[in-house]
Amino acid sequence: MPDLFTPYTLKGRTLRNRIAVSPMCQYLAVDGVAGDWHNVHYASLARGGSGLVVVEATAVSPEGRITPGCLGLWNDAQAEALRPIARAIQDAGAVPGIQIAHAGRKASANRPWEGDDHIAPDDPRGWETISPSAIPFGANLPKVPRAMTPEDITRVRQDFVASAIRARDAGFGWLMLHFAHGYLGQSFLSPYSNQRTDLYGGSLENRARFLLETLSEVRAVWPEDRPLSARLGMIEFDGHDEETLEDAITLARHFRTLGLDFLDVSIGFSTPEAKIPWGPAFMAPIAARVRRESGLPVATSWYISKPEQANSLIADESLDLVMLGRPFLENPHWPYAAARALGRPDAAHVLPEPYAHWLARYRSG
Ligand SMILES: NC(=O)C1=CN(Cc2ccccc2)CCC1
Repeated sequence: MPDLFTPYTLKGRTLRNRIAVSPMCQYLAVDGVAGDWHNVHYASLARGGSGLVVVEATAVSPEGRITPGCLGLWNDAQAEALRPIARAIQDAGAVPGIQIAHAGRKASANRPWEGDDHIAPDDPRGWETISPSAIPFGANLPKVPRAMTPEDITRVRQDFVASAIRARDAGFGWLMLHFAHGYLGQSFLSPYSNQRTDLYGGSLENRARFLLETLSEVRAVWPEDRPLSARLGMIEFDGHDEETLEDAITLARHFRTLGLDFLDVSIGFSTPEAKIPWGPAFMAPIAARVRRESGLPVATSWYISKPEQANSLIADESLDLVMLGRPFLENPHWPYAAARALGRPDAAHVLPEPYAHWLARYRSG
């Protein structure tokens, strides 16, 4: 029976434990280029002892950023700035991951602590947004996007491939495609945002086309010995959950045949009308069902923060990895605290030796 500190091997990578740092936007890049904040942030997280650290949503093109402060991987300078971050994560003993993304109709927004809304139309910091159809998200993101042409679709798919190549060459060992949270990939899948009448809209197969084509083309350039994962919004909590979930599981099976190695189960956030049932590990039973029915190893996030809770989700094989976000902002050494809480022998050695040596015999308080 696995537990939170059982190593995990997938393709040519072994994670020292089942704990992953979920990608969390920092919104502090300049022209998409990582800086000192990102260098310290990611190295500190990796030194906390997790098995996998996934770098935040990194845009595949300028208009694919959520905010002007988002990281990018559309040019070589951005890739070079990420190289030492991948190395620092690896040197700390974690596998360096990165999430590549396009924000679609949720792009051109202010930082969450600066309004969390679309940049005003007359504000030069903003830009034209694109989406499968000219349908706005609504609420705080009311900007009407331009409906993508077939040429746009091809260009954005190629942008994902180019960013995957840059991530590969920068030394990342785990890639996550962002197909969740109402961003572009999700927007193709959801009828809320995709009302196209061409080959990219209508049936599930058509609405999934962009995701399937992008996955296939990224798979062709992403090394076979490095895990290729996707974060997929598989439920909307909009009153149509069973149908949405069944379609999403069908898609997950298709992802698997196209070579996806791992699935991170999340929420669609395609409509502001959603009623999210926030609660302890509320997505875990859904992820466990996806794991059973798709045959893919899975992770999920959302309100997983207690060591016993996280450990039991691994032990009962609901999940293969737990993805933690805010618990790591609260305590970058969460894995060490979890090892102690779970009574692990030698808990201190979850941390690097300069810390572990002195903590091994330390009884705080
Ligand atoms: N890049 C992402 O996937 C983001 C996800 N978020 C999680 C979230 C979504 C909705 C409500 C709360 C938190 C916050 C902003 C960035």
